[in-house]
Amino acid sequence: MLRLEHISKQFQSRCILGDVSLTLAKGDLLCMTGPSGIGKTTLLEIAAGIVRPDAGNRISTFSHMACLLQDAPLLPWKTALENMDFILSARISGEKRYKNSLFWLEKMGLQEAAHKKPMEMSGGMQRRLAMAACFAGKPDLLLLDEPFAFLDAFWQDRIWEEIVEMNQKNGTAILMVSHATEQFRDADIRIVPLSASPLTIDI
Ligand SMILES: Nc1ncnc2c1ncn2[C@@H]1O[C@H](COP(=O)(O)OP(=O)(O)OP(=O)(O)O)[C@@H](O)[C@H]1O
Repeated sequence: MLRLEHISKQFQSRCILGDVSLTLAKGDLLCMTGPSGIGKTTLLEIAAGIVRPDAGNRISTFSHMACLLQDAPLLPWKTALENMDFILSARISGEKRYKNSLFWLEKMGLQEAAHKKPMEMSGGMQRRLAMAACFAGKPDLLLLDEPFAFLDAFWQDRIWEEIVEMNQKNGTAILMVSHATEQFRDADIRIVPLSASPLTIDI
């Protein structure tokens, strides 16, 4: 369970989050939408624990979180395979990690790019590499900021299938920010439109 309680946040005296609470349980799939600048990314980063709120509490009982931010945090001096290896090193040991990395690189259509560095890859390929690292670690909490950005229609569909499978088969709780709500057809997803500024909402 992830619980944000009465979160507030301001930047340079401008209040972005007024009073926001949010609960995400195992198996939940929730997407926040809303206009640019409303505070979606800020809220996601507070949910991830990487931005500190001015007030309020973050409580998480999940044991392994994976997070895709807008800028994929890849190490530029390492290849795709080495990036996977590095990101997964805290989770999976030795030979298993290597096999798992190759499996997910292939799933994300990156087998030919395994030995390329991020700067030799397109924006969409970098994004798929970051997604591969998220999926491969089998998180119980997955936070995704615009997971379909930089992807063509084929890869948007493939990433969406993986998100749904991870949620339905593994019970991974998923909190995402996306404008691409047409992607969600037939899925059991809760879409939360955010509109009022500063945000005051209990999700
Ligand atoms: N570190 C920061 N310092 C100063 N202002 C910030 C910072 N981070 C975010 N902001 C401001 O907070 C507001 C909300 O930003 P945020 O990125 O959360 O919005 P968003 O809804 O995710 O927008 P978008 O859909 O364009 O990504 C914006 O006005 C932004 O300029």
